Amino acid sequence: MPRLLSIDDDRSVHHLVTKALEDTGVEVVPALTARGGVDAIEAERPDAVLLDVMLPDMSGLDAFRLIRQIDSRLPVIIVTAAGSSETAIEAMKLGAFDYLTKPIDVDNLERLVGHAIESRRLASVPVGMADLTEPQDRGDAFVGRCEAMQEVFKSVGRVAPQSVPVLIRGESGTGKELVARAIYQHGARSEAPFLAVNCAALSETLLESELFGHEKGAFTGAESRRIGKFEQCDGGTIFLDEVGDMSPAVQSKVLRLLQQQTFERVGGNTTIKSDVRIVSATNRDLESMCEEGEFRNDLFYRLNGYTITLPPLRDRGDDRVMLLQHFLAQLNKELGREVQGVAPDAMRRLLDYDWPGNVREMQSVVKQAMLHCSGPVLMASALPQEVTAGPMRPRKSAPAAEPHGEGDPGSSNGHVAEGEQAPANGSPAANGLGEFISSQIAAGSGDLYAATLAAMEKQLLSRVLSHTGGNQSEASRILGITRGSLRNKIRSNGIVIGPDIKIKS
Ligand SMILES: Nc1ncnc2c1ncn2[C@@H]1O[C@H](COP(=O)(O)OP(=O)(O)OP(=O)(O)O)[C@@H](O)[C@H]1O
Repeated sequence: MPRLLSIDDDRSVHHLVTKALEDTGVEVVPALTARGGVDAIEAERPDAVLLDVMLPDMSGLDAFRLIRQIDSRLPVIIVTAAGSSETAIEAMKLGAFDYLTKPIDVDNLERLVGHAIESRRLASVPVGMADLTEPQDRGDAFVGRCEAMQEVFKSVGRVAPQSVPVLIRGESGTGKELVARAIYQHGARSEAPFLAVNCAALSETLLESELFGHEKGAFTGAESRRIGKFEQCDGGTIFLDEVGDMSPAVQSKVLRLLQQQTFERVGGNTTIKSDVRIVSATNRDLESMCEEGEFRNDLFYRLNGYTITLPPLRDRGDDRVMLLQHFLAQLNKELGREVQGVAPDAMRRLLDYDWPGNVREMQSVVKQAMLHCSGPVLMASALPQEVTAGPMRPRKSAPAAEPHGEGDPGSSNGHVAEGEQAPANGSPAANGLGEFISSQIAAGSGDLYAATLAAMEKQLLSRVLSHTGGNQSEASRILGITRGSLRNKIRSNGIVIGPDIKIKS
């Protein structure tokens, strides 16, 4: 269970933080003094720290410096009284993770603590590049024995110690984030911070401010100065995910940072220097984007100091069997199950399937199937419809899980004709939510909350995208989420838009 150390001399704050996080699975460890907090870091090994700047025995900045000496990668969220953000800003410049003002807004607290713990995981959970079939006791196994994956591992080893920018390419769900973490962990900057930013998840203004920070009043809502990730991460590594989704303005600023290591905060004119290694990833065709004028050529060459390309899962031969075994073992542990293997018929279907959502989709398919099967062998009847839907579907070279542009009818990839096999697993789309829940309970689900939310999300996205004829702008408007976030959800749910804009989920 992730642990948050809360350092504050006010007991009511510990109470509030504990209450606010009680449903998130985060354990809160309280400390009433800076000294007590520093001792608790050694003893409790927390994943993140909430640090009040007004402590009885030490100034907030001194406490922060001490924490940095013990563990320079521990994410520290600074808590200040409203209107006294100067210390927080100083701490941010020194590398604090973020800051909150009192009275603490619990939604903000939950969001920031979640980000901090995820950031800790990205930077600290070791990525073991191996051909293991057993889940690792510690860290995330990066499974791969085929030639293309061995090349990937060699490339990581070769490029990690150098400080050059690396561009990681590959379809959605192929393991680009794992590669980024492995590069960081094996690199010369592994003691400095690693921060990840998903460029598709934020609007243009928010992304610019997230990366470069802003001055007070720079735009509506900019109530105080904010330190951006590039300033915070001086000396460290930044992972720019979905880098093809940056606006032209952000592209120019990132280019200048790469060329001169300098930038200005949004709305500011002080030039700031920062030495950051950039590792970026994309599943988009940046060359075509450059030709179309959507992505700067000069930035493309700068980011692309070294390229690592992950093969799609369908091209990984026997690695697919190894990954299936890996996920079975991992999920047996997670779900407390003892599924021993896969029935031949199910294996044939799993190997015939073309995995548009790649490894992430396989992980999710194995999980769904395990929730639907009760015996020790995974049967074909437990597999989701997309896997059992029949012969291999036509492939395309572009990322298969990526729907076509707005209003574009899309390719035939993934389309399932009317009258094809009914869902084998009682998906909510086919049977209604009530039946889905009942069937999951009957199947002995130990993960019903997550499974139901995931299933509902799939159905929601499918319905709305069907309604808009595949138009993502319109769909994101109806859903009230950003286009980048919708695109991510489409990918992570393995949704493919068929020729007549039917959505198969
Ligand atoms: N070779 C592998 N061995 C074990 N697990 C893997 C492997 N590749 C990917 N995974 C797992 O699959 C999931 C997706 O991987 P990851 O997030 O790195 O993909 P991605 O290419 O960054 O996806 P996206 O483009 O959607 O951001 C993660 O849970 C990751 O741990």
